[in-house]
Amino acid sequence: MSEATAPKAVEGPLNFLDDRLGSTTFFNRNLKKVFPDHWSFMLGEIALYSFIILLLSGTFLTLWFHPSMMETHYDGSYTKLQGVKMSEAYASALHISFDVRGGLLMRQIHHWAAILFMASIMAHMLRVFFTGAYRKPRELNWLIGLGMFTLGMVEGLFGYSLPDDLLSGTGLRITQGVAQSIPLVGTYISMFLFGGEFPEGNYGDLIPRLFTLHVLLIPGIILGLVTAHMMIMWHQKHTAMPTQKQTEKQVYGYPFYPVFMAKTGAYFLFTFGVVALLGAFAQINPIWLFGPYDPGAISSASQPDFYMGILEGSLRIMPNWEITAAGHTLSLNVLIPALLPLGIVFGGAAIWPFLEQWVTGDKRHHNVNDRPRNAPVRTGVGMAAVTFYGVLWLAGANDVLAERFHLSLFATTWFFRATVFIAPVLAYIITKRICLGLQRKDAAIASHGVESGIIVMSPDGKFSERHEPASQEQMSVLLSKERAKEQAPVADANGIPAPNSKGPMGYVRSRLQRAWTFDDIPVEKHDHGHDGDGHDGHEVEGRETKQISH
Ligand code: HEM
Ligand code: HEM
Repeated sequence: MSEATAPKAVEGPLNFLDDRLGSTTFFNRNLKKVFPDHWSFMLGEIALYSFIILLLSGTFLTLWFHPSMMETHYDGSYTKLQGVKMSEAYASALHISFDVRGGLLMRQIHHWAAILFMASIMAHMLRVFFTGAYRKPRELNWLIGLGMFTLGMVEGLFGYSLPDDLLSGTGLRITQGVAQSIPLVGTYISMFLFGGEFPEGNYGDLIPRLFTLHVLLIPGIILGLVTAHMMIMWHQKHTAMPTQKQTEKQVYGYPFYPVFMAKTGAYFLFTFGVVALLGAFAQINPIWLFGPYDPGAISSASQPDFYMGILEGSLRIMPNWEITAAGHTLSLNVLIPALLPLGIVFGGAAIWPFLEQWVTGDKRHHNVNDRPRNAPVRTGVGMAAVTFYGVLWLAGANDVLAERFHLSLFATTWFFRATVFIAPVLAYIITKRICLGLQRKDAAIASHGVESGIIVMSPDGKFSERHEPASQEQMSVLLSKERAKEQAPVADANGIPAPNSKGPMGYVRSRLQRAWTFDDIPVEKHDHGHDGDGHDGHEVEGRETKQISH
């Protein structure tokens, strides 16, 4: 076992700090923090690193970007737009692209980092969901995560609105429509954000306001939340994937220093390298192609960044419903698509950990993750949500799809209107079946062993395949399903249901509870050989960490 001690080079500064702050205990404890070794824990790190890249590249952009709606005539080196009347904001974004050394690279790095940030957040969230890592005690981090996700979307929207080109204006036009459709407060929100009528009118404060929100307020809040997210994670420790050694009370993995520190440092550089390569070679948001925003121009096939696609899609397939009562118009055609899909996905995600706890009655602390197949209802619901999101996202490109596949635009709209309801249900059913199929396979391996590929002939001439017992590690992963069920407090030994199973809500709860465990296929140990769960019967008091050195 390796001891995590400070290297010679940092001993001096550490001693200096220790003399003043008494920090040795702090460093000793935290340098030894154990990190799990599963690849999927890297997804959160990609989010963290792309956020750092956003902060750095964004700061570079602020040096030249002019958040001003004052009109000017472009006179930079992009000849096609020379003499064109535009805002100073747009002219400065063009200046960054063509006349500042490394400017275009930085703009593209910033934009690619934003894409990677949102994509990694989504992948990270799915990892956390499908493994059940949000369960007690990590519900708080789940909620903080959702907050950062929402803010990331708004931050991106405001970011790509800043250059004030044709695409920016198209997005802002929609943003204003959505803001105004909100009952009671809509006109105020629109006024605070836009400062006046948009697009015709006095909305000169818009870009300066978006700028303040984009470079100061929102990144500040995200930074605060990321810090809280990391501190909570550090305090609670990571969850772990079920392995032979892993128990609910011990975490196995590599120590922070030196193994994880080296790995994560390299990982930051790797993430930065990928974003820099994308920024250098893959064009993104070529604002010079479209010219300044012109409300009269038809900007067909314009799409927002991918993380806003769900809103775009739901707007496109929504029927034209409006209610006018007492002199007020309620624009359901904008309000529903703006609020409902995100409400379903984010609201659903926010209550899910608590709903699951209520249904299953499982209030235990969970440090070992579930394999997705072992929680078929959760995995099914997750896939239904992913499908719902994906269909709306695709609907945001219905014009492009219609053009590429030579279909009528109306046909694509109707197709998505039907699919958004049908596909999630199908996704749930298919996913649940696949999970149960995989459980059956696990149960077969656990009781009969693994196919060895060796065919044996019996004395009476019959051929059969010999099955070898599964390895200890594999058996332990398979049996993690049954281990997870231990102590599940659904009903007491006499079958008396848990206290909140009475009344109408109790009825709903017990039906949901039955659905949760329905069809469950027990995985039993095979009859010949070791038990394979790797537990020697020693329980470790408290939640200690354990390091394994290699
Ligand atoms: C989560 C964090 C952030 C996200 C998702 C984000 C996203 C974006 C996006 C998508 C753009 C449009 C880029 C383009 O023109 O193609 C943008 C522009 C910009 N961002 Fe950010 N950004 C973030 C943080 C920051 C920070 C912290 C700063 C400054 C300290 C910043 C400063 C800027 C500036 C000045 C522009 C306008 C420059 C231009 O578009 O050429 N951003 N941002
Ligand atoms: C700015 C965005 C985010 C950053 C930088 C971030 C970063 C991280 C990191 C580095 C970890 C530890 C490693 C890992 O488990 O991958 C983590 C854990 C966690 N994150 Fe995030 N995250 C973000 C967004 C989210 C979102 C959107 C959610 C869920 C809605 C979420 C929920 C969690 C939970 C529950 C854990 C603990 C998981 C465990 O211990 O297995 N995070 N986060």
